[in-house]
Amino acid sequence: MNSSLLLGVAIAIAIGCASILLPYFSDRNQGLNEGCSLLPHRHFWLYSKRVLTPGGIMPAAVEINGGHIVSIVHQNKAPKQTKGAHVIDYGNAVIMPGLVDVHVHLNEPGRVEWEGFVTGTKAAAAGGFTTLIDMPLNSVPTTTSKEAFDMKVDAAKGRLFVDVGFWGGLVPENAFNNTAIDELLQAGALGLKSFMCPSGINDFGQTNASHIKEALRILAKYQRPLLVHAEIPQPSEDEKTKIDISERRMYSTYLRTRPPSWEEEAIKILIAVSKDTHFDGSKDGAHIHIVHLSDSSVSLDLIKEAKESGARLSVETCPHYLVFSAEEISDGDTRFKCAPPIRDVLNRERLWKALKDGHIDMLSSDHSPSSPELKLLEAGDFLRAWGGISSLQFGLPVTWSYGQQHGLQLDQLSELWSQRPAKLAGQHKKGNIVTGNDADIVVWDPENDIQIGENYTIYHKHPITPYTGKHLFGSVIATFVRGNMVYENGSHASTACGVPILAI
Ligand SMILES: NC(=O)NC(NC(N)=O)C(=O)[O-]
Ligand SMILES: [Zn+2]
Ligand SMILES: [Zn+2]
Repeated sequence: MNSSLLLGVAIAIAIGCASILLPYFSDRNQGLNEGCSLLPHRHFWLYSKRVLTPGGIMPAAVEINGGHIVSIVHQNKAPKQTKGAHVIDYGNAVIMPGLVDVHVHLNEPGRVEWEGFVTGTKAAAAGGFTTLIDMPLNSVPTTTSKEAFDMKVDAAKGRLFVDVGFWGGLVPENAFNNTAIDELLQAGALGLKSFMCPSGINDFGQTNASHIKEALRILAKYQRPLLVHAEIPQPSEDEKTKIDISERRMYSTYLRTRPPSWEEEAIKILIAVSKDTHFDGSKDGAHIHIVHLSDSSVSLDLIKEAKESGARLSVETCPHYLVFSAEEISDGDTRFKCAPPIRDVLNRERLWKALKDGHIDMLSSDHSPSSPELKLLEAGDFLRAWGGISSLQFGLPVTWSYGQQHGLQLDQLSELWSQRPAKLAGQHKKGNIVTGNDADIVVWDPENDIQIGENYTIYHKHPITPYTGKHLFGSVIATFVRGNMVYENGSHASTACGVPILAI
């Protein structure tokens, strides 16, 4: 046989083999985007003895096809593996809706040396988060116009390991420009965010009641929320005197310069503004969401009262206010600096009670890292260090470990981390394990203990965090985003297939 004949025979055999194998592979991988998932299937079952559904925790098999949950079957044994259906039996691990974090500073474009879409969303996936909503500040430009919004969405494409939506920014420059706000919301911002005190970022100025009222008029029309950093600086003695470095290193100094009255004052104004937001006869009015509540005294009472009298308000708090207390923060340890500040033990315990009693609606990380230099760790200067705590990856084990000590149940935890945040962000196909929803799921072992330290891989850009050394319960086994296994036991999918979430 000459060589060209040999080649012809070889090609014919290869084509024959391919035509036999192709139907098998194409059926098995239908709709599968190579690299998006660590699992080579789009149709599969997840089984465990503890699946958290709206009906409670039960042994069940969750069927996933094409990125959606297509059935949930309550059964005591894992389904049989067949040729057509791949089954993963997770035994006694918990299968729960993926966590939704409505308050994350990913800082891209412009400040990727602080964090970025790739590192932030890898940390999220490793922590069981399937959706993040990014804050409009710390990126350059800040997300306060349609152009800046489009730039952010472009920068995110192909760099997300989980799905990410975006809040737009409300600042004095756009507050009275209805067209600009309209454009920002039409571009896909899920709502707006503003500060009532200096934000630490020059081109993200603070808003007052008039700016906020004006924005609420437009937000009511779109039925999207306004998120507010609720602190208003109050006159203090400190302004008149120069505080020297030895005092600036003391946590008590920082605490004194940012008392609960800052939160109280802002919350009073927000409640007053929220009283009449039924503009042009709109039925539902506007929704104000107070971010990172720290003060569990008067501020919380004001919120409770306003909600009871029908105000459309919601409020979040963050793990650091629930775990740490002012008493344990060493002087100079600026890893703990955030605004509003972490207050005393009594304040912390009241926050837990409010969380359990349903007066605080949800949890968020307020993951706001910076480059290590800006934390001024050597000088330990609390007044000049960057305010923001890095924590995104630890939210689940932290709130579960400390929540258990406070009698928080798994279903409550899921409401606080998944159902309510998804609703705030208008994501009705996320936050619940129900038929028809996106298959956004975390599989984790609540009994397994971990220690944030050397043997624990942190995926945030910088490992600096006050959680170092914490001994916690709860390890993430696998995270699925729209049916893609994006994380499993220390490995991420090779391709970033999370999508930017745009409001429609
Ligand atoms: N520019 C920020 O990221 N600020 C953040 N900083 C905190 N919380 O200390 C915030 O959300 O206010
Ligand atoms: Zn804030
Ligand atoms: Zn923040």
